Amino acid sequence: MRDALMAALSTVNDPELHRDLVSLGMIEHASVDAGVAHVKVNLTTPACPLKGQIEHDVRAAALTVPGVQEAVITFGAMVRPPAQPALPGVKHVLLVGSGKGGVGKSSVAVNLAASLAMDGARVGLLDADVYGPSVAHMLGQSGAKVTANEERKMRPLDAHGVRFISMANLSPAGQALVWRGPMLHSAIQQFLKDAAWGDLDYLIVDLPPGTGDVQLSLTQTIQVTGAVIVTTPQDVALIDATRALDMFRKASVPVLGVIENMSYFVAPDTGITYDIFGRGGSRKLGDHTLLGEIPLEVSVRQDADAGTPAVLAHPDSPAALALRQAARALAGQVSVRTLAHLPDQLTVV
Ligand SMILES: Nc1ncnc2c1ncn2[C@@H]1O[C@H](COP(=O)(O)OP(=O)(O)OP(=O)(O)O)[C@@H](O)[C@H]1O
Repeated sequence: MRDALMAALSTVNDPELHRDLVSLGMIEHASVDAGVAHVKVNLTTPACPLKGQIEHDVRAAALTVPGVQEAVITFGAMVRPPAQPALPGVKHVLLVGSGKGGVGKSSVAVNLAASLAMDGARVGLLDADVYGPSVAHMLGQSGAKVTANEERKMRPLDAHGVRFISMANLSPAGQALVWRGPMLHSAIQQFLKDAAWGDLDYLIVDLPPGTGDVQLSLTQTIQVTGAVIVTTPQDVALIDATRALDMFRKASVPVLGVIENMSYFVAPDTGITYDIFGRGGSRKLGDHTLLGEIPLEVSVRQDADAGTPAVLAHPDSPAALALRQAARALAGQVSVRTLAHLPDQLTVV
């Protein structure tokens, strides 16, 4: 009967990868016991955006097998590394960039990291916004100092399930950085290669705004899986976002999607929606996956200032829900990129 179950499961496609779960090697266990099918699906990311649909489709397929009256579906997850992992132990490096400053890039990066960690992924966050490092503050750790381990590697700090390093935890508070290109290049190299990141599924890098030395340095130093562009929907931000997109294209960094931040505002007293910056404007950037539209919400700013990402502090707020959805959509895009060039048949149980 197990063969019949596997045959039924081989008709179920992963909705994003457009390949069946059996040939993708995603069926970790399949058995039938006293009319009950037990199926364990090994997802390509714990933050799978389509888990609900996969569960529905697997159950429906299992119930078509003669003699199966019930189906118990369980899930595991393992983020598949690319052919060439970015750093030892680090599967995917994801850059978060913006053209213009102040569009909420750091807020989005922090919430993406916290969100992926909440879903069970191992996540690091590198604050490469060396001129205006805000990650440590947004994670409630501006006073913490990075120390070295016994191998003289930087030991990342830990907050809300995210391992992170920020320049703010290395330089005395309130001091401006006056580094030039080569020094920045070597600082970024050190953050990446001389830090004990450990095993990570995703290392998210909060880039400085714009298209300068740090961005170039990063794309030249390591093999990154892709980049996310954060923008607000108004034209002045979009003009700069176009430049950032062009920079990634020239550096051969795939753009995994766009996040439209401050997309709209819902007045808490009246419930009326205001498209302050012109919701949907990011579609003008062309044919890129829109990972999310994040509303402008007071709690996002308050939570950042209080040191707890909104996805944790106000998980049911519309902005937090949109950020969690965006993080899952991003994880989905990473899986699609990684598994796009699969051999015909992977390991099957
Ligand atoms: N969706 C949102 N709702 C309300 N406030 C937000 C939202 N997104 C960001 N903010 C606030 O806007 C300000 C700028 O955000 P943030 O520092 O994340 O932007 P940035 O693009 O990283 O800026 P910089 O270019 O300086 O690095 C912060 O005060 C932040 O709390």
